[in-house]
Amino acid sequence: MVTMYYEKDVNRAALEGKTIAVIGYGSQGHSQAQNLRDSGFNVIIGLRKGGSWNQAEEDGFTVYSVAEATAQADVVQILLPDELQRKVYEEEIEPNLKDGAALFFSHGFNIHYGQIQPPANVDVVMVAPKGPGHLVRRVYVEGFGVPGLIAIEQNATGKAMEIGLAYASGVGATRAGVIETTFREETETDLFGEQAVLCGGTSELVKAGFETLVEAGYKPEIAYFECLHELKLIVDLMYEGGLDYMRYSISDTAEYGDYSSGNRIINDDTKVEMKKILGEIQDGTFARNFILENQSGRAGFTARRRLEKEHQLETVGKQLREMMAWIKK
Ligand SMILES: NC(=O)C1=CN([C@@H]2O[C@H](COP(=O)(O)OP(=O)(O)OC[C@H]3O[C@@H](n4cnc5c(N)ncnc54)[C@H](OP(=O)(O)O)[C@@H]3O)[C@@H](O)[C@H]2O)C=CC1
Ligand SMILES: CC[C@](O)(C(C)=O)C(=O)O
Ligand SMILES: [Mg+2]
Ligand SMILES: [Mg+2]
Repeated sequence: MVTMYYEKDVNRAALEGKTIAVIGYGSQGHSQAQNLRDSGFNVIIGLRKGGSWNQAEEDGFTVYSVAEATAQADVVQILLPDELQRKVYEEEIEPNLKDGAALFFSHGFNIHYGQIQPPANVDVVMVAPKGPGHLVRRVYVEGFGVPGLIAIEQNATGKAMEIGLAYASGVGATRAGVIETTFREETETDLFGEQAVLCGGTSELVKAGFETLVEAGYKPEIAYFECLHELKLIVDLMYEGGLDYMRYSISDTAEYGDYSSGNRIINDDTKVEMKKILGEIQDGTFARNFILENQSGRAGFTARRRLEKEHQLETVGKQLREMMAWIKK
């Protein structure tokens, strides 16, 4: 049985009186920093000048360079884009790490694929919220939490788990449940999930459905509502009660169609491809490609990003969402 941690397992004292430097103030950085502060912990931010530095100050944080923040911190949480972590770590974090400090991550990419090799005198811990940063904040403010994962790679102080659980409580994760894992398991499952199901798989499914309807002459606005907007409402039901509750709420017609057509779309061939994708994550092919793409200036990535933004699904959706004031960014 998996080990799950909740509020009752947390010793807040492990972090009390300590300084947590959150490095980066983007999606995860702003949410984890604000949640930790609202949970009563002492948080400073490490950044470069410009960009989100001003936002962090506007939000009431004291902001330092990455080097200065690291030098002051007992816990250093690296919430920079994965592709930039190695350079910033080597130039600004490692030379300034206090003896016995704890180095935190929210994704295991750089440790698992050997991009960052921390010294032996620090704890190396992962607390990974299983949700997008903006929801990590929103759900916390509502009084709940996004579930999380915890992993200990290095336990130099003997207190890595205690500190990690106090941190997980600070971001709200122990309200929902925190599962103990390893850097390897988190990295490989997270990459697989975002590529095959949550981001890659879902985006392509939505676009293919939208294109099929529009190419057959149906109105793009109806195709948008059918294939993208309503997806959230269906996923909300799955989130609340699994596939069974979703199927309880939809009509019998929809449920019959779910069984008769779903596995014509996602079939054995899809699973063969999923297994290939998982293999490329496990053997390091994906990581190598991602690192090389970044080292060579991201031409392919940038071109694809532009094309995706120009898709009719996106332009129609933008217009429709302007009429739905309750849908906030
Ligand atoms: N996004 C998510 O919801 C999730 C992310 N994660 C993990 O969390 C980590 C952070 O990801 P995410 O929040 O998406 O990252 P973001 O892309 O949102 O982080 C951007 C932040 O990093 C700062 N930054 C970039 N370069 C530098 C630099 N050279 N020096 C100092 N600061 C810099 C940016 O500052 P500036 O404004 O100056 O550019 C900005 O504050 C990753 O490991 C990711 O895998 C894990 C779970 C979910
Ligand atoms: C699903 C994408 C994610 O893994 C996340 C929000 O959990 C990420 O890397 O952003
Ligand atoms: Mg994830
Ligand atoms: Mg991820």
